[in-house]
Amino acid sequence: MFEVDEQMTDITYVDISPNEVNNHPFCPHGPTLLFSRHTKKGDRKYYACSACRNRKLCNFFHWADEKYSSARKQIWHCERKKFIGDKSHQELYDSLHTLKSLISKNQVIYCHTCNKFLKNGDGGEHADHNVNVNISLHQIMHPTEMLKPLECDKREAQYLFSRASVKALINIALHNNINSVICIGAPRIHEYIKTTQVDIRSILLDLDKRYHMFYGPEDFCWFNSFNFHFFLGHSSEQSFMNFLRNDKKHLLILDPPFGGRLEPLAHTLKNIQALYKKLHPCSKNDLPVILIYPYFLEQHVVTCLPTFNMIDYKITYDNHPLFSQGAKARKLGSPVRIFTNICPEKVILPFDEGYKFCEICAYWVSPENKHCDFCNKCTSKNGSTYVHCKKCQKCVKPTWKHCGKCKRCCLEPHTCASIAPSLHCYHCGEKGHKKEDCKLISQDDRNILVVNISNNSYKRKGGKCEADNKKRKVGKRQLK
Ligand SMILES: C[S@@+](CC[C@H](N)C(=O)[O-])C[C@H]1O[C@@H](n2cnc3c(N)ncnc32)[C@H](O)[C@@H]1O
Ligand SMILES: [Zn+2]
Ligand SMILES: [Zn+2]
Ligand SMILES: [Zn+2]
Ligand SMILES: [Zn+2]
Ligand SMILES: [Zn+2]
Ligand SMILES: [Zn+2]
Repeated sequence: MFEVDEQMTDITYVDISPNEVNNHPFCPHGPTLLFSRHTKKGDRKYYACSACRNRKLCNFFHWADEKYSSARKQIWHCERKKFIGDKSHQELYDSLHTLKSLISKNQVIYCHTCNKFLKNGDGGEHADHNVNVNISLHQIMHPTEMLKPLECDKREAQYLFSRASVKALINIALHNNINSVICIGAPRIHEYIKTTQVDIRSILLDLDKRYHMFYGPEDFCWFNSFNFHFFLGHSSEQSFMNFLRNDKKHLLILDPPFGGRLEPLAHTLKNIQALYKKLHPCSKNDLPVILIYPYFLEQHVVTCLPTFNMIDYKITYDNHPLFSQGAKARKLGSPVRIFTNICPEKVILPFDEGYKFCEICAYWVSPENKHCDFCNKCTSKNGSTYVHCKKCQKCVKPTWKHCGKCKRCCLEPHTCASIAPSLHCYHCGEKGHKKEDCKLISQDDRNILVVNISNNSYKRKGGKCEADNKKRKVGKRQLK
């Protein structure tokens, strides 16, 4: 069992080659990831779950320098079997579709407590459960409207795109003649494609196993994007391969929980790119990918995915007050952006929302983004109009002022500090501060993000999680 060590100072993810992960011990969520714990006594590596960022949700833990006994292996093998269950994808799909004729007679119930469809009259043992009666055809066609979103930031972090963002993403796809979309952690995009006349095929890959009931084996794979793991094994992986093999113009859309590490997701994207190249040896280009991520992690994204550019579009969500447009919303609009390997010129943004094409930069930008003649580009990143500092020779946020003593622009109010050259920022790449103090992350966004010590990861503030409510030995650290 993992014991929290008071000496613990920091934990980092240990990057390994994409295929090596399959040699790691398995938890119910597939191969575990390797982390390193830095203590005053030195570094020590361990394996932990890739999908759950809280040990209350999956408590797999194993020191890498200790023997992984066959007894432990057997215990986790049994845990995994229990987690996967004994029903096939087809059986789960049929559990809803055999009831279809009863839907028009208003005789179908859904139990959210048991995640099960039932016939009227079979609800006895679910009397105290959270149930919906009179399930309609519209509801079963729109599972993201019917199911309760799993908002646990330490696992699914299910935040659903607003209608405007779904449309913006679909329009980008259509403009690029895409007719086949791989939705990883993007159930709303999948649902939109499946329920509208749009001429696009779609497959959903997601950690949420409830989708087995709504989509058949050709349309949904129960999948962990942090370790490229198909829970139902070979047959499920083959469905995905068959989808990718098709001679269509594919696009991959990925909206992961920001609480997870980006490096393993980048490995998953590399695995898929390799499969794509193998299945389409004549294709000169990479598989087009859209990754949804916050603007202030841009440096980190382009380090992990060097062919990606950040696009100005502000992604909004229905069930996340900070990332939407309501009263509680961030003043400068959502900090969540599109990152893509599609040529920025071809990523058209909705002009009815004020987005415009900058003729000089030759890409679409947001309404407040003004072209800077000194930098010769549209420089705004965070949703405000940047101003040019001639001394720094770059554009900065309007809340920053140039400090003659520090010889750089700093967020006001500012106290001059001697720069510690040994410190290095993981986000902006500059010396003198750590990522926790990076000024590229505004106060607003620092309030949104909380560093989770357990996996040295980030989370969206506001997500409910059973494990969050319980008293934790490891405290949360607010970004200063
Ligand atoms: C931030 S939400 C994105 C939903 C998207 N905005 C939409 O409306 O379609 C994250 C999604 O990724 C899924 N997810 C979370 N962890 C995952 C994992 N390890 N592997 C695959 N999917 C995961 C969640 O179930 C959820 O659907
Ligand atoms: Zn796990
Ligand atoms: Zn029930
Ligand atoms: Zn410009
Ligand atoms: Zn400038
Ligand atoms: Zn300056
Ligand atoms: Zn100063």
